[in-house]
Amino acid sequence: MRPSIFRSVQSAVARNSPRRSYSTDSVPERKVAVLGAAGGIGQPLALLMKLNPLVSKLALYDIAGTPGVAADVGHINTRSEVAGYMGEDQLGKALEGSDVVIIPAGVPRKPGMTRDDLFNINAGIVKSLCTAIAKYCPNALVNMISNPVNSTVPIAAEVFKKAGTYNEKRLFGVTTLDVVRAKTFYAGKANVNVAEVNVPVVGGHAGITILPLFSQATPKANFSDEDIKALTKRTQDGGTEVVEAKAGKGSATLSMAYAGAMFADACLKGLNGVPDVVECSFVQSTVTELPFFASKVRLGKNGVEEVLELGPLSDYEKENLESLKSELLASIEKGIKFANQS
Ligand SMILES: NC(=O)c1ccc[n+]([C@@H]2O[C@H](COP(=O)([O-])OP(=O)(O)OC[C@H]3O[C@@H](n4cnc5c(N)ncnc54)[C@H](O)[C@@H]3O)[C@@H](O)[C@H]2O)c1
Ligand SMILES: O=C(O)C[C@H](O)C(=O)O
Repeated sequence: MRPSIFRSVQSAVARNSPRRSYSTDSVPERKVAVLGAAGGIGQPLALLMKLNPLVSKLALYDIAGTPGVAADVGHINTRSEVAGYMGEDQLGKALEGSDVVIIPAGVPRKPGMTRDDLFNINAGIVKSLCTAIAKYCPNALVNMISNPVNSTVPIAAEVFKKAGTYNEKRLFGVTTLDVVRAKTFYAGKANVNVAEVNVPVVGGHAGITILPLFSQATPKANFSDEDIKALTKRTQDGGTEVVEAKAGKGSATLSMAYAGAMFADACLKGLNGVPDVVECSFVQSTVTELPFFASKVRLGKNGVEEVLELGPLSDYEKENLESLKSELLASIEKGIKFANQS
């Protein structure tokens, strides 16, 4: 869980002086598609993926606005070729040949809403996008950002099962922003260098289902129980903190683009055979009795190589783990039911 995107960005900038050609000799060709690329997350995510030297083709798809985003991002002198795709009839072309598909398509929260309040609109969007993924790039790693992640990932799984393309190693709910927040809040409180901080965050991606494991955080800090409770609550409410601060203008976009770019970078590194790439993600799991659960995952050439166990938990974390299960299971079941009914 290192901030490798910084190194990727730095090396992309360093490598792309005007005198260099665009080819990157020893790095495999990789196509990344962003669905929802003209949105609040999509645009900065497109920028960050354009800066990633592991990407050779970047497909930017949305129902509107992608020609402008693609023209803009496409002028940046980094490795990848950029193409914009707009409207459903161009979705297949956007997806064909993709190694990684990142999905930030859908509506964001306004103050007073829960992520589950987005279900009615976003479930249908995710379902139709995943139907196209099953048809045009069934082997791609799918990075699901659209909320409610606790339900949209199970929806995607059911769509892929119906299409006969499901492989649990290739479907990821992106929970990296919870890790990013936990690291930032922990480092601030402990007054340590944030670049050296690691905090696993497990469970799901909504309210109490977000369970940061501060007992496993490194470097170690001497926090009181009250401090740990406050850090846990702030991590769980991080999304709401941004929604309220944006006062009706959406939810986290810039920090999410950063987190999404970090996670996609980890997927690409895994595909390229880089060893020991470990990130937290919401995946099909047997770590608990729930069918999907976020925990540390080792990424590799097939996507998920190993779902890691939770490790030792404090009593407080054990209690929180038990409390989150019913809400998380209900969200998972809601997604499964939707996918199979509609
Ligand atoms: N996983 C996380 O940690 C996390 C963090 C932040 C936001 N989110 C979620 O990400 C989603 C997007 O947030 P945002 O702020 O970018 O919203 P936004 O409204 O700014 O952008 C969403 C984009 O999706 C596009 N879109 C809608 N229907 C589409 C379809 N059928 N195909 C392709 N594109 C489509 C829209 O045109 C728009 O450009 C929301 O559901 C939000 O809750 C998740
Ligand atoms: O909070 C939201 O609605 C967006 C996202 O899930 C977040 O954690 O920022």
